[in-house]
Amino acid sequence: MGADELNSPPPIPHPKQALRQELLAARRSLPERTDRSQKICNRFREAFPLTSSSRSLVYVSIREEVETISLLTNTLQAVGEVVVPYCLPDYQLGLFPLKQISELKKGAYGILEPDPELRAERYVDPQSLDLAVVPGVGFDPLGNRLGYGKGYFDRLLGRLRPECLRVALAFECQLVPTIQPQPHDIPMHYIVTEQQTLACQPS
Ligand SMILES: Nc1nc2c(c(=O)[nH]1)N(C=O)[C@@H](CNc1ccc(C(=O)N[C@@H](CCC(=O)O)C(=O)O)cc1)CN2
Ligand SMILES: Nc1ncnc2c1ncn2[C@@H]1O[C@H](COP(=O)(O)OP(=O)(O)OP(=O)(O)O)[C@@H](O)[C@H]1O
Repeated sequence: MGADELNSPPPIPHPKQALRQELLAARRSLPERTDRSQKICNRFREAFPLTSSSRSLVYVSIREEVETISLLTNTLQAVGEVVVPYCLPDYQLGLFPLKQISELKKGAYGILEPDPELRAERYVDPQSLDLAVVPGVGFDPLGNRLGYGKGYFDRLLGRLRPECLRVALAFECQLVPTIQPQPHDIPMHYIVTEQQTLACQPS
């Protein structure tokens, strides 16, 4: 061991960062994520039937997140449009009305995002959304959410109408007793897992 290591102990990670790593590891080692994702998407569709008069945002899943491809294709078939997010500078999210899955291309962080060439001609006002389906690394029963730590979704949630339903899709292993909310955090109304649909807000 060198003198530096003796004199300076390793930095203590921020509690949120430690929880994030723990939850990401739990999700990574979860078996049968595709089957579980299908269950979650089916449960979501039973609880929140789509109508052509409402506008929904659905995240496009990456890596070990609850997979949303079936939800995206089902919504496109039923309604003809589903709004998807894309990363902008300054950790903001742009919104795009997707009409076909083929309009997605690999973008920021390796996530499938709308083809940059199509973005300018189709704008979605966040205030026009009735439902937002969001991802996360962890959640508590009050609907507090822990993400990847860049604040993209926090910023978007703050721009939605308060009546827009905020629904998270998560594996059961992503639920923890408490996530300390920060002033900018906007809680989920519902969390759908492979076992339950949790109503989070006190009514
Ligand atoms: N599907 C999806 N789309 C999304 C988000 C998300 O969480 N999920 N975002 C929500 O904000 C935004 C993108 N934010 C991201 C922020 C950081 C990393 C990132 O640094 N990932 C780490 C690895 C994390 C892991 O182990 O899975 C990396 O790439 O090294 C990825 C996406 C917008 N779109
Ligand atoms: N509405 C907002 N306006 C300005 N800054 C914000 C807002 N929301 C979050 N931030 C900032 O973004 C950073 C990341 O926030 P936080 O740790 O809550 O992200 P997260 O919810 O884990 O991640 P994400 O939303 O990307 O999935 C923080 O520095 C926070 O101050």
